[in-house]
Amino acid sequence: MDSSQSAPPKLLRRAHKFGGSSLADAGRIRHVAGLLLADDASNQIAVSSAMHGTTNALVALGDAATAGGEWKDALETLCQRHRETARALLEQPDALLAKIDALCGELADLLQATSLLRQPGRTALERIHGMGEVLSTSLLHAHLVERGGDYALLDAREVLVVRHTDLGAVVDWEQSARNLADWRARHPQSRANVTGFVARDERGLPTTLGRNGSDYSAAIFASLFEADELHIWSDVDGVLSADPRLVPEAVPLAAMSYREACELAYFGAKVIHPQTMTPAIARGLPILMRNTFRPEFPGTRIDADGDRAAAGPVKGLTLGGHLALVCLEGAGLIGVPGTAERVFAALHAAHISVVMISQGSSEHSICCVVHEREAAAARDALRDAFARELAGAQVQGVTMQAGISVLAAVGDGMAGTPGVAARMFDALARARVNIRAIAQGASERNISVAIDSADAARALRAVHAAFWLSPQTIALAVIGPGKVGSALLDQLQAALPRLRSQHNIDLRLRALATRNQLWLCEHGGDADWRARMQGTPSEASLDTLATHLLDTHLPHAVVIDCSASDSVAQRYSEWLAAGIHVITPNKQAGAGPLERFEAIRAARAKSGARFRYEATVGAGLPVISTLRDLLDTGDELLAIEGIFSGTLAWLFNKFDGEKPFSELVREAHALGYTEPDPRDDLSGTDVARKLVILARESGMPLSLGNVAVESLVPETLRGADRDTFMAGLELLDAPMLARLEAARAKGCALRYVARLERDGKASVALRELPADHAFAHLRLTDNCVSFTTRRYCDNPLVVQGPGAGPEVTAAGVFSDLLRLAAALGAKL
Ligand SMILES: NC(=O)C1=CN([C@@H]2O[C@H](COP(=O)(O)OP(=O)(O)OC[C@H]3O[C@@H](n4cnc5c(N)ncnc54)[C@H](O)[C@@H]3O)[C@@H](O)[C@H]2O)C=CC1
Ligand SMILES: N[C@@H](CC=O)C(=O)O
Repeated sequence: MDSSQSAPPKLLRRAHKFGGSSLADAGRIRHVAGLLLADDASNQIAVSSAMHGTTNALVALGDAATAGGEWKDALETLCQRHRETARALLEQPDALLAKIDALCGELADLLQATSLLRQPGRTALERIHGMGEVLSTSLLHAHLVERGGDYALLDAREVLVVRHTDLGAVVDWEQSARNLADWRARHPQSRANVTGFVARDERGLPTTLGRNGSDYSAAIFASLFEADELHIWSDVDGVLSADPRLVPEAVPLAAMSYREACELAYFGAKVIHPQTMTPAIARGLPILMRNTFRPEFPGTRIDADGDRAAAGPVKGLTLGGHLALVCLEGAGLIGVPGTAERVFAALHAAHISVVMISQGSSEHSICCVVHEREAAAARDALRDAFARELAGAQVQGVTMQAGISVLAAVGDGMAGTPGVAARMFDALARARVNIRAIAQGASERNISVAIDSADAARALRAVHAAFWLSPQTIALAVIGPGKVGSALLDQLQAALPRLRSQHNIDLRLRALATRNQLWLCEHGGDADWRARMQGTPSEASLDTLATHLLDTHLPHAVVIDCSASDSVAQRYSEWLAAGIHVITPNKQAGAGPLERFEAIRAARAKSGARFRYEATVGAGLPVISTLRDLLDTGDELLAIEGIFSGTLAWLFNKFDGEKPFSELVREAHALGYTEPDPRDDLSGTDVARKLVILARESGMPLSLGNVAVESLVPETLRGADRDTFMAGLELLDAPMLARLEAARAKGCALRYVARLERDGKASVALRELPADHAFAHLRLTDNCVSFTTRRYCDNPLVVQGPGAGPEVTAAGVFSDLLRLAAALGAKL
């Protein structure tokens, strides 16, 4: 050949297989025909499943006839559907209608015979079950021919010969190839429509390939026709990283190896059936999983190489339910050869398929996961097989537990990669999922864990997120959308897109509670919380809120309490015990009754849920975290002193005698610096609470009653309600002015100061400080917290900055949330 001539383009032989959803009605069949006619392959075969729902209908017809029940109406409905499709599809439908009538007549005869005999043979039932493919393929073929396509119609029962074995239908390749050669001699067309699912057995009788048989047919015929590619068309974008009904963020996978596809297929996450792949694997035939309704999407390519450029070690996750754990336990099993053989022989004899096996090196127990429907039989089989050992107490017992699911992580990249199991187990632990049994094959391509089914969806999502297959998803409930709460919700709303795109964190606002109302949201993806509050609320109940948060399959749940409510704080330990994380600027828990605070700590320690409250002291300032760092690194606290109230700081920074003190208090309230009840600020209670929180953080069992507090509230207003107090604020003006003038006379400034000694002595009071004192030079709402410690002894460590206001406080709460997300595994 002249080397200057370029090689002719390689001619492609392509096999296609269309599932029932792709052939559900005339419109879809027309669309499929369009795809086939547009295909540039030199040779083409198209294998068809039955129209959507038809096989189930045929199985039901067979069952009804076998039981002597009514089947004629259902048969008529089925036949009518195919006739109507033919009329809608073809301009000249008569020939096809005659064929449909003949096939329906054959079906009626088979069903009539079945209902008379009541004990139909396998052949009769399989002829009934396989009729859907014969009908659908005839429809597609007739339509293609009418549109000018040069297609032959191949009834697989003429060519494909199989033998049924325990492992499924086995192809007689030689006989089938000979039959195909004969058929091709009679059908010279380069394109063919092939019926899926059906075949004939070695006696020449019609049979089927079993469930998922159409995919298998497609791989067999692709092999017989020596195709270069097999395209399997369905209604999804190829193979996804997990079941999208449970993980909506599941991603389509570009490529995977045959082995990965087999591992992922086990629990049927809409992946190809493993059996389908055997003819393809034998020939190295690439399989492309594609979406009929998005033909422009490349789908997933399955071949020997897989995805060499895969980003992570785990390709996808599968989850299987309705399983049970059956365990044989006994000291007498240790070191005894043949125990495993006896276990599996007993299960085999009882026809029980074992899903997963787990045995620790102690050999003290062997556990198997089996299908729930077979669990009791499995337990009894083991009890029988080990009856002697049970009687002699060498075996302590055979236990069975239903309600088990198996979650598996799959990927070629897992082999030889350290840390994959650690990441999976860590994600499960953080999502509070207990692992009942573990199995990993020596191929290292699959790590499977048996877990309680109640945890299954949460576990799947947590592990999906841990391998960066989806964002770290956190369900939120916000209580008290007041000044701080609203600012927080706005900040969240603004940050959501960035958190998602840059840090893979997906925050879902699933509940929003005011004092009287509660809004629950199913999905919680959008954060337009003000719009949500226009919707219909539920009755406010903190029980409903927690149940709703836990109902979700999202792996992590957080309550953010932005109220100042004591009754909300009373619920923290219960939420923490249930695994719900709690974040709050509310001081009622940190400074409330000591027993309650201890109960919160105990619940947190037991469940592993986090309790974060940085904003309770210094709003957005890192006061508590600084103290924790000092103590955690081994420093010793000698004293804490400072200005802890943004409101009082602002008031005394501003108060120069020009404006009445009461007017300044009203301004501070309007600016959002004060507590919801400003008496808490002016009475010194708010500052005392903060001191108690810091004391407890330092390990001192302090309560509010232990703090010496100077209240600025006049005697006459102390018993008044909030409104009366606000209305009578002018009563503060004269005494405050007198205090100011007295201080000034001594060249001092007035500041409200908190002090905690190492021996637990605690006081909060209005003090006259020399004009050059650092606390006399603060600005606006500045807090200034000075830690004197063994290391910071001569010169204390000082944290200073704005200590009140909705924006900065909300930012403090938000930081707690992000730290929590990082602790849960998000990359920040
Ligand atoms: N404002 C600030 O600068 C700072 C405030 N904080 C704390 O933040 C929290 C909120 O303060 P603000 O937003 O200023 O007060 P706010 O009064 O504006 O908001 C509190 C909200 O909680 C609601 N609420 C009260 N009881 C409730 C209940 N049982 N269930 C549901 N909702 C309830 C109220 O109706 C209100 O909407 C308080 O605990 C406060 O001590 C902490 C640091 C600084
Ligand atoms: N009212 C408080 C708010 C922060 O805790 C203050 O003024 O500091």
